[in-house]
Amino acid sequence: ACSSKYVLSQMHPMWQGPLVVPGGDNQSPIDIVVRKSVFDSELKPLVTDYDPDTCQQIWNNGYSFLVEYNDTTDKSTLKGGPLQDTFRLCQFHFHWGESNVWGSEHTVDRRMFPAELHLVHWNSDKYSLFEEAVMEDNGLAVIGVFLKVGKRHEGLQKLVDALPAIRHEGSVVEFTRFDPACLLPTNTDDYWTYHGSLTTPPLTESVSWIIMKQHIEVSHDQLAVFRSLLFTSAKDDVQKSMVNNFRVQQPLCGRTVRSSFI
Ligand SMILES: CC#CCNS(=O)(=O)c1cc(S(N)(=O)=O)ccc1C(=O)O
Ligand SMILES: [Zn+2]
Repeated sequence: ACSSKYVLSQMHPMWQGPLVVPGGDNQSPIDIVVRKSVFDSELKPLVTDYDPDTCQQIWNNGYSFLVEYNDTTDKSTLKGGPLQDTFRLCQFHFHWGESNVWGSEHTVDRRMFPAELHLVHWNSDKYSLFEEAVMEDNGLAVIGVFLKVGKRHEGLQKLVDALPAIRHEGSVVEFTRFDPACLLPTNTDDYWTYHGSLTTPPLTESVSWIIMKQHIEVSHDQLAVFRSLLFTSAKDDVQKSMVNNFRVQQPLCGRTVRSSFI
């Protein structure tokens, strides 16, 4: 085996970034230790109300692919759950591995999933722009959904079919009339919630995380198309496949993970 100094980092440069933000004790992602989570009967069911007409584009930002929504009005919103305010959907994206063994950012009793969906929302009762909310306490709410390999996900296929057009970093294509509710599990009443951060720069501790207990299933072939994306742009002479775009897990630092179910 070659010595460590010759092992090229397979990680994308982004992941050589700060592993733990200096002074950050509310960082994400974390391992959810089920037996240490605390049932909170005050937690309400999630209320999502997404308008597919607000779906605008899909693009490769060099670390994941994002489906972006028009968030200039309260047409696609998240309420309820642990939240006191109305949050607007601005985008969703995924994290995945090079194999089906790992890829999710959060884990449940150390169990890794091959991928994880994040639906990013910002508090439109308190702030007027996403960029403001990102920097503030209680500014963002992100729903996390674990993906497992199994049967083909019909709703996901429209998105999978758009990926070859955005293989390289920086590519964008129009993407309309996609209802992200089709990516939620049938049961959205059971979730864990905790206060954490973005898992990419600026890593701000502005996120109410809502992690679904029930996963969704996608086929092996659908997930393989995620891995056909590239971190690199068309002009780069070395192409790097977009895999393992998850952040290392962060210390809980005494935080409590609450559950909406017993
Ligand atoms: C300023 C700023 C910012 C962060 N943007 S994001 O919240 O959409 C986001 C959030 C997350 S995550 N994994 O924290 O939900 C990942 C990636 C992104 C992104 O821009 O690409
Ligand atoms: Zn994410």
